[in-house]
Amino acid sequence: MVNNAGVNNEKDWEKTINVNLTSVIRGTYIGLEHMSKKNGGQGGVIINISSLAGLTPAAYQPVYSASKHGVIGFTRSIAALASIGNYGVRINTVCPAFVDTPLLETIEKEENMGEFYQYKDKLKDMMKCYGVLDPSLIAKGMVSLIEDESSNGAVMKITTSRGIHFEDFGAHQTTKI
Ligand SMILES: NC(=O)C1=CN([C@@H]2O[C@H](COP(=O)(O)OP(=O)(O)OC[C@H]3O[C@@H](n4cnc5c(N)ncnc54)[C@H](O)[C@@H]3O)[C@@H](O)[C@H]2O)C=CC1
Ligand SMILES: CCCCCC(=O)/C=C/[C@H]1[C@H](O)CC(=O)[C@@H]1CCCCCCC(=O)O
Repeated sequence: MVNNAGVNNEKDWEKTINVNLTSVIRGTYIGLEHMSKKNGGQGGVIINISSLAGLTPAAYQPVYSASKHGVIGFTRSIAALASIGNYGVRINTVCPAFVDTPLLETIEKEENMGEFYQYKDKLKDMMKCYGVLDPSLIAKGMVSLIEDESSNGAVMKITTSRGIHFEDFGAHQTTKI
């Protein structure tokens, strides 16, 4: 199961929280209800789509960034629970940098950016500087997460400079009992 739907809307920021975070939480709980071996399910993999903006401050997209930080915190937490509870379900996060999809067009719209519309050129400059990923690389990262049976609570990052790699949380990698 992939919880992928997302919006970039700083003007209607409550919608951004609802779609990007609340729906991911709801989707994950519904998925676990059906997939968890504790409920008679067959197990499986859930991938929640965050963003590099979920790991870094995003000055011109504060609520988008907050929603994506939330996705990472929720996913890592519920992944720890799934492991402790032997659900047989692995739950991971993918954090792409800029990807060539229609979402990027929202950066140029006042109806999406609200008061941060004035900074649209700075965001466009960042895209020029960091580059824009082809969606196929995100698909490749997701397939590898599905196939790697050891991955649970992983936070995959995908950038033009480093390709597919993982965030290392060091001492905070797992829940301590
Ligand atoms: N394009 C980018 O640069 C990046 C995108 N992401 C994330 O990737 C995910 C996919 O986005 P993209 O394909 O880039 O954008 P997109 O705008 O092309 O696709 C977003 C999808 O979400 C769906 N959606 C939005 N609101 C919905 C709702 N209320 N109910 C059901 N579906 C809804 C849309 O119909 C659309 O199919 C999102 O979570 C986004 O935040 C993460 C990092 C970078
Ligand atoms: C329409 C929203 C798309 C958001 C895509 C995204 O994740 C952008 C994140 C940037 C945010 O606006 C502020 C940042 O610093 C984020 C990172 C930009 C990419 C860094 C790539 C670094 C590298 O290639 O090593």
